[in-house]
Amino acid sequence: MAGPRDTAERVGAVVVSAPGKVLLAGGYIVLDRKHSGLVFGLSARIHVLAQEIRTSEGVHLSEIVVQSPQFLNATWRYGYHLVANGGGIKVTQLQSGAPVDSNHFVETTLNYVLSYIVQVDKDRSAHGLKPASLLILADNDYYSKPKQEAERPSSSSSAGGEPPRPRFRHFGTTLRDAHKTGLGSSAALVTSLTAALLSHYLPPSLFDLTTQEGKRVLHNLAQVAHCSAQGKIGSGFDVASAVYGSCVYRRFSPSLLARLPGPGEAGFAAALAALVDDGGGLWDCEIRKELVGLPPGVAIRMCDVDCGTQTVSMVKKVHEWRDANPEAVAGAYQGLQARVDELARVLREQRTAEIGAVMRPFRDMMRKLGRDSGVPIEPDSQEAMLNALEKVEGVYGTVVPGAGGYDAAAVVMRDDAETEKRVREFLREWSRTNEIQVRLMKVKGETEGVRKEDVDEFKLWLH
Ligand SMILES: Nc1ncnc2c1ncn2[C@@H]1O[C@H](COP(=O)(O)OP(=O)(O)OP(=O)(O)O)[C@@H](O)[C@H]1O
Ligand SMILES: C[C@@](O)(CCOP(=O)(O)O)CC(=O)O
Repeated sequence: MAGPRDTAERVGAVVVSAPGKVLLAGGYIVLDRKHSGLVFGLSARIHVLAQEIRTSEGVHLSEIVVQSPQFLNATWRYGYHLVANGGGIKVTQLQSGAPVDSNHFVETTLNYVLSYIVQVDKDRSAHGLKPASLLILADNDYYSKPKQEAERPSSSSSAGGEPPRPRFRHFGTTLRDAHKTGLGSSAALVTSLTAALLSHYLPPSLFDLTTQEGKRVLHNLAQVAHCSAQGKIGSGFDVASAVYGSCVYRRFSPSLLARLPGPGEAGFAAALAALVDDGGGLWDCEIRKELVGLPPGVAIRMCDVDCGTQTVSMVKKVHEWRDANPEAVAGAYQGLQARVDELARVLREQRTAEIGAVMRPFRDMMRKLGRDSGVPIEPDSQEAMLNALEKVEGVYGTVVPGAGGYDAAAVVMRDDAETEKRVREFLREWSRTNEIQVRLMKVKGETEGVRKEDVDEFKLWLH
């Protein structure tokens, strides 16, 4: 009798997961290659299960189906074809039945990754791509829970007869209406989808996720696809941490992507493969894992504030200010960089008692950057909350991570149940008196990047 592992092998199943991120320090400056940022991977991961679609004998299907079963209306079907003049593989969303929102990040990733696959695997391009099914499963912390469920126990702490919350819960909304918590869903998704497609379609001799070379190819390809989907606005720290986990990150030169034709344009597939495989050493990003550490017994935790923030327009405004004030910017950015380096040093050298003394002035500098550029990087409401939160016993330091704004806060705190309880109580009281919703998420800072998962754990989802 075939066991689950045999079944998995028969359908060519593979599961890959990639972590979310928190840019603890280095927002804005990390967009400039002169500077770097301190980014931690998170324990919340996005998993992608890739498997073959088996068709009845004689039935020919050219379809890739991507599903995100935690959301309503989230099945995307794509046809695909090889474009003339080396334009690579182009996918087209197929509509059958009720119209489905498009998924720009998924569609763009398919165009880039499938084009790369047929370019590097000559055997594959001769035989074409077999139909495949891809399932996206995101850990629950990526999205806010509907309000009435906010206090329900999770499966590990279920009590009093309540049904436990499933590992991958249904959010009861479409993806468009879901409330993201700012953990970097698109970068984790693009990275795990890219890794799952490469692992599913390519033989280990051409792609092996467990090797340094495999990670390098994945990183370059996921960066290109994510940048394209995002409109080339990010530094790429989120994709870097999705692949490599926690690191000090210096970005690649933006000019790297300037000459790459778009999907479907003449010469796209060859240019993409050359850029990703990078024989010429063009990728000048730096990913320094050895500079990151955490003292034992210290955790990085995230608070979700039920409020939206527009990162893109914030970056635009800071850049307008930067362009108009080059001297002031150089000084401010150098000051911020010194604090980023110091924070990384204090954490990796396990100098727990000094964490607060480094994070406080970093917050002050970010607030000043916000005031000078007219951007709410640490708005008054966040300032008041973080000042009070820092007084809770066991909290070492706080910060509005990444671009800042209203929607998230990071807490460096003692990693024990008593501190967690005090912080939760503080946030509950703060929410009540300030008429907002702030909660401590389960997610923690973690060092590990992309990884293959045991398919057996996902056998519920196998065809
Ligand atoms: N679970 C999912 N299933 C399918 N697509 C997803 C999922 N999560 C994210 N995406 C894709 O990523 C897009 C969100 O990307 P966007 O750049 O707006 O967010 P982000 O900045 O990465 O997220 P965050 O706010 O978590 O940092 C969605 O529109 C969708 O295309
Ligand atoms: C402002 C910026 O430096 C950080 C944005 O971080 P986040 O998406 O707010 O976590 C942009 C970037 O580096 O891509």
